[in-house]
Amino acid sequence: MLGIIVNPMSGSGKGRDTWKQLEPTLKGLGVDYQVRKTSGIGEAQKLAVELIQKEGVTKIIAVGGDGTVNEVMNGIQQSGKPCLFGLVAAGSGNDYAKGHGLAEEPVQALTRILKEESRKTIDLIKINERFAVNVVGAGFDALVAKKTNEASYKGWLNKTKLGKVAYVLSVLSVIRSFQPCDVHLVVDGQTYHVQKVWLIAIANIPNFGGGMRICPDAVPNDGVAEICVVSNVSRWELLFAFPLIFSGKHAKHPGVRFFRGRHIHIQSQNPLFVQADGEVVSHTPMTVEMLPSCQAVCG
Ligand SMILES: Nc1ncnc2c1ncn2[C@@H]1O[C@H](COP(=O)(O)OP(=O)(O)OP(=O)(O)O)[C@@H](O)[C@H]1O
Repeated sequence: MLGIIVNPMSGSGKGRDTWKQLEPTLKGLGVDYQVRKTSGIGEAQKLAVELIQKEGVTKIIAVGGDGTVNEVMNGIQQSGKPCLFGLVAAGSGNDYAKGHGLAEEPVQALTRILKEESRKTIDLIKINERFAVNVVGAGFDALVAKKTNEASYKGWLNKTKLGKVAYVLSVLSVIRSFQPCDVHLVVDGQTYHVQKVWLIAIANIPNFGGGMRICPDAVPNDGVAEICVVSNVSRWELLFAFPLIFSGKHAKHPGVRFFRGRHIHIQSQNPLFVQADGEVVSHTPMTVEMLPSCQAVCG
């Protein structure tokens, strides 16, 4: 049985509009499915558990953005049963869709999931008894995520299809006020002391923040995270180097270092906000662990 979870408010209403496009296609194809719509935070996770445990669903299609992907994947893991995941992207950033090369056109994305194309088993990032799917970040990026989620401009920029601009506006604002601090980073037992850290991103896919290629070599099914540390750069340097992140060329900047590993611990001079898949979830000190090959996906 196929389950569908729609976040009608993702992408400031794009989820609702996307579902209007998909429903006639599914009916036309005679597909047997159960659909549920979310009404607020945490509900996609609860609905995923219910669909799997009570309705015997073995494949779930999420219609929404990265927050919905995160909740549905957490629900699948919580259910304790195997369930294939597919996404029809309808958010503002859509990093999961970009990172996995999903079709942008909704009916095409749906068709690929129904045919179970590009099926693979991906790793997840465990943080505080929850799972992140894309990227966990501490510092500057977490503050940017917080600011964007709270900003009044996110809604109207999404409506005018300028969702990415909301993130850039938050970056410009946070660059002015963020205070870099010294960090102890432990990767698979090896300790690094890094001074004046702006951010540490732990990635399962290359992109976050709506297409910024922070960890260009991250692979979702290799069992390890790619870790990007930005440190020891001035505000001005960061501002001028910032556009390089959209192509991944920031990787060659002297203030950017990369690590790879499974167990990562971060301790900082001052507490830094921590984001997982674009939502602020905690602050440092924090520990994350890569869980290899634990979620089947397609599309
Ligand atoms: N009916 C609803 N009304 C308001 N908020 C909802 C509703 N259903 C779910 N939500 C919340 O909407 C939030 C945002 O969803 P989601 O991340 O999927 O979209 P987005 O933020 O537009 O996209 P992206 O994360 O890709 O930028 C989630 O935190 C979820 O809990």
